[in-house]
Amino acid sequence: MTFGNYQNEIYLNGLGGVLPELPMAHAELEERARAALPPSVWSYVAGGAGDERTQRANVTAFDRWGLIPRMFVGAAERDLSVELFGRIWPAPVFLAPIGVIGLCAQDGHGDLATARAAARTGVPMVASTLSVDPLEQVAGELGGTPGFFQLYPPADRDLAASLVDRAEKAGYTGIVVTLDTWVTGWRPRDLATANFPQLRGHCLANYTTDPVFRAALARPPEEDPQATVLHWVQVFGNPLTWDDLPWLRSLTNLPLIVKGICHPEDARRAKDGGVDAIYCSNHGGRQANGGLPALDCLPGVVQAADGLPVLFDSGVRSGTDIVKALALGATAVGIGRPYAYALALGGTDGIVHVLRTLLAEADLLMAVDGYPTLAALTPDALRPVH
Ligand SMILES: Cc1cc2nc3c(=O)[nH]c(=O)nc-3n(C[C@H](O)[C@H](O)[C@H](O)COP(=O)(O)O)c2cc1C
Ligand SMILES: CC(C)CC(=O)C(=O)O
Repeated sequence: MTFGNYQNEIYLNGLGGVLPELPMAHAELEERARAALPPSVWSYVAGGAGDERTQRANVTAFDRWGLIPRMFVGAAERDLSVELFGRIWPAPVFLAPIGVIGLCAQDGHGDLATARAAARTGVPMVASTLSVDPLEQVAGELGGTPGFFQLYPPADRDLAASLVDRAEKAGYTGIVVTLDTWVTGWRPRDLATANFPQLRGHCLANYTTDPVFRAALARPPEEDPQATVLHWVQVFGNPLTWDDLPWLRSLTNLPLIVKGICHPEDARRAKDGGVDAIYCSNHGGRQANGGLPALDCLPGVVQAADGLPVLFDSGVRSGTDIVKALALGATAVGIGRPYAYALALGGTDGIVHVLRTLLAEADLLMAVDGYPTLAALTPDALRPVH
């Protein structure tokens, strides 16, 4: 699928891949998803840490930047494609990892539905460790689209190595290690409803299919699901230190990307430790409240990354948000909650719809504002809004 160079004919012919029954704007998408999803699933997906100030600030941070239009640019041809990790991506966006996304899919198979949307659009997917569908099946739906396996590094190092090995064999093109969730943060909505889908074993397919995980159990997971969940709780989190980075690096020759980096010094050290990209994110405000909006961390991380690609997510809700994050130095921008909501409303087609609308908006903004290429989108395109 291509995402650029929309001209006035979309007003005559419409935009392919868009579902007339789904909203174009995020606010309405969110509202419709809230009404459609069971309340406990809604709380889990839409909720965040504490009173969710950081989560809200992630979104409003974009309002503090304004793009300045440039004229006489002749921006009739735009190019949104980007080369990353040796592959051409059709646009500088990707589907961020969403654990237990199966809860948002009518048939429960949200991981497969997301992979199919990635296959249809060419937009890369980062597949969560915490999936309903095993990572091999998810990879099998990706077609030629790049897939990344997101690793929650477990306390059991052999299990970590086994998961990465499986991801390599399944054809994933990179490993994203999430550092900010070795323990789940203070999430009042989930605590109030005692709603921890992971504790009900909803998303342990990658563990229950893993030979190392299975070998550590007295009885197979199919025979003793409760003991399986208890063992998972023991091994899930690993509070890594910088001393562990060489070990992580040694797990794979694939591109290694570290997710959850917000401090420039951490970006610098990760670069020195041999990672291939930095992923600036505050986990959509789900882990820590009271923090800076992720967008405010982006410029410092980009500067410290000193030429290394920087992936970004947290708070992206529109095409203009994508353009602003790119102008602030992101190499590619992750879409999170919007595609989970779209999945709830329209399955794979819903996710394609959301990607089409976000990228059409980004493309037309680049057209009318006179920034026809990603290279043209520099911090100089933006000014703070007073
Ligand atoms: C329901 C849900 C589950 C998530 N699960 C994971 C996960 O398994 N691994 C991970 O690295 N990030 C996970 N994230 C964080 C996303 O990858 C991303 O950082 C976040 O959604 C960005 O914020 P936004 O959705 O508000 O834009 C999850 C986010 C949500 C909403
Ligand atoms: C089950 C959770 C730990 C998955 C996650 O990363 C999240 O909910 O943000």
